[in-house]
Amino acid sequence: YRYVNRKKLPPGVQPLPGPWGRSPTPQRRTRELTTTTAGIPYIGRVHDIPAKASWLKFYEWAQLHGPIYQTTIFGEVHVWISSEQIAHDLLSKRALIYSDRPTIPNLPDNRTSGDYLALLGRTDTWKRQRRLCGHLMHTSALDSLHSYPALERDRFLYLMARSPAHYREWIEQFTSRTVSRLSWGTAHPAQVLRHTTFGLLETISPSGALPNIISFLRYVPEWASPWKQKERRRHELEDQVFRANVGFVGEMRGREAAQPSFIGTFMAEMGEGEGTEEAMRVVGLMAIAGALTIGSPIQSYLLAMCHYPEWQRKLQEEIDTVLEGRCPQWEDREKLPMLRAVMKEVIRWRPPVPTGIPHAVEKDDIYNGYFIPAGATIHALEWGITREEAMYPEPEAFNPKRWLDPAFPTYREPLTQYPNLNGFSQFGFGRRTCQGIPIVEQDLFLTMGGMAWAFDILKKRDAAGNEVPVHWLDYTPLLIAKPEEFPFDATPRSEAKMELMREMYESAKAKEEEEKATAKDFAFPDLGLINQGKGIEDLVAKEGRAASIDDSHPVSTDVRDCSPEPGLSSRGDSGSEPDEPQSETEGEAKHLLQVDEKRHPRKGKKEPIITGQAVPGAWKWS
Ligand code: HEM
Repeated sequence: YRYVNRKKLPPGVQPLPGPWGRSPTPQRRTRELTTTTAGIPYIGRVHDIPAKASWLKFYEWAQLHGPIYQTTIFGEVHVWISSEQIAHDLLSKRALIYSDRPTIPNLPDNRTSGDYLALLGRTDTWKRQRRLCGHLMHTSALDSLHSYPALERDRFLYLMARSPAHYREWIEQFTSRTVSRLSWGTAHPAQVLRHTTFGLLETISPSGALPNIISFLRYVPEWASPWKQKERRRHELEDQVFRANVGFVGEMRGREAAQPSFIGTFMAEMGEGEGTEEAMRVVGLMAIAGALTIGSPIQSYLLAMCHYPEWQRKLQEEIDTVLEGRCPQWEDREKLPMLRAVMKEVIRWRPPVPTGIPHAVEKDDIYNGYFIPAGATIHALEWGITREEAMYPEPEAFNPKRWLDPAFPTYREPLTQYPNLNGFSQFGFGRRTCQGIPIVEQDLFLTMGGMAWAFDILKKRDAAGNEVPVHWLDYTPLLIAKPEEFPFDATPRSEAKMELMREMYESAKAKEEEEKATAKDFAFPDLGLINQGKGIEDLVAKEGRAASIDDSHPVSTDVRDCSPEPGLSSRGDSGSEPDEPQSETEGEAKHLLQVDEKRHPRKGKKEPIITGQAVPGAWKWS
């Protein structure tokens, strides 16, 4: 087979090297034979890929076969790139043919359905949605994201101070509440967003659902496919939530209490015409992206501070000296280069998307004499890219200095502006680069800066005074990787700071109470009830307990679990009091949703149709 294929290639062109493919030198061939097991025809080397930290294996192969190599898995060609230069050469410079997305076997209409911008193929729908996403992001970024990240950060710090052991819960609350506010002007839907979003992550991740590895399982009919059934139920719930949120924003339009949001900006410019259906999907995807990703670097920051206390001290020194005791605000960013360097280094040290989000190549291509076949899936292996010695000396060390000291190749001036996250390889390449960088930048600046201002993050000590060990590299296996739970202490740096945190929290809480009162006036559907509805059951996949989001009773260890814990609320962020008895039934929840459906008679229409009119100063539909 390989002989016949080789014959088809133009003279001088070779197939890419790779495990069980062509090894370029006899030495490498020998090394490969002694260090790895044999591949199986058609199936390839799938048995070599570990369920956890698969990126380490792909990186190991990169060291063996070079910065670009290919693997064949169940007959499909995957190309792995571990060099930023090569990723730019292909994904950016040849973007015309490298900007498609592969089909996800467990979500086979991902390229066409228009539901998830980031997973769409290179279609007109994708181009239109990407333009809209860019426009909404730009408008809000000019407004400093309406101060939502600062408001939520103030709430987050106090919760962390009171109960650092629940840090994962507080971080996920921070990211999902911030992006809920940005998307729909309210934190109300944050909890349900977390449920549906983490379900989607499982649906699309290679290690999340079997059909993503054994691709022919996608042809199993729904009645026999637990993966398809689960995804259908998750999608239905997500659909209901998005419609309810847009309905709420629609009702609030023009009222004094209406809060700014992405979807509100859309409606202000375009009205509530046909385009609203598609805008709902675009904004929904932005909310999904925000809820999924940003928690990863915030958790990795805590891990880094446990292992590198000297950098915590330096960061605290910068903040204390420059701000004279104040907690960092977004307006301080030019004055705090070390904080920006720590943010960037956390992302480099522990990439949130270590295997990258794959592109697909649409035509046969030749790169440096190597053949890349049309239809191949192209992975910019972010883990490998952040470990290039020439760019990042001693890549395994957490060293923010590489962004601040002219002796390092990554240094850039002026330090009032650099380092920043724009153009960073960890946000992708070419026409598909991440559109959420302004949100990431502000969320990370405020949370990491706030934590350095507020706490000493330290390893715990046992009764004998010995440090309790903290892992270095035990990360979750899905597409977006987060550190597995680890113990640490977050000690407030002074009584005065603790008191300030309490005041900041009270003021954020007071604002929220006002919002809740307004929302009640407009009969906002209680999305918290959906947590108990049928559709969510299958999202309760793994370990964990009740998902109360109540500030005063942190109980959740896993957002996918939504079964109410006796005596505790599971109504999510919907404004319930912690000890309020749960009397609502599933039927009542459905009733509330039906009310919402009446408000949105177009429910159920699958293919969005855009006929919006261009507005002066706004973006234009094509
Ligand atoms: C730490 C946080 C984040 C990281 C590391 C990250 C990383 C990425 C990566 C690697 C891609 C794929 C790029 C490519 O295919 O070359 C991507 C795409 C995308 N991201 Fe992010 N992202 C983050 C947060 C966000 C947020 C908060 C939003 C909210 C709007 C967002 C919106 C998007 C969108 C819309 C795309 C798809 C672009 C397209 O396919 O055309 N991301 N992101």
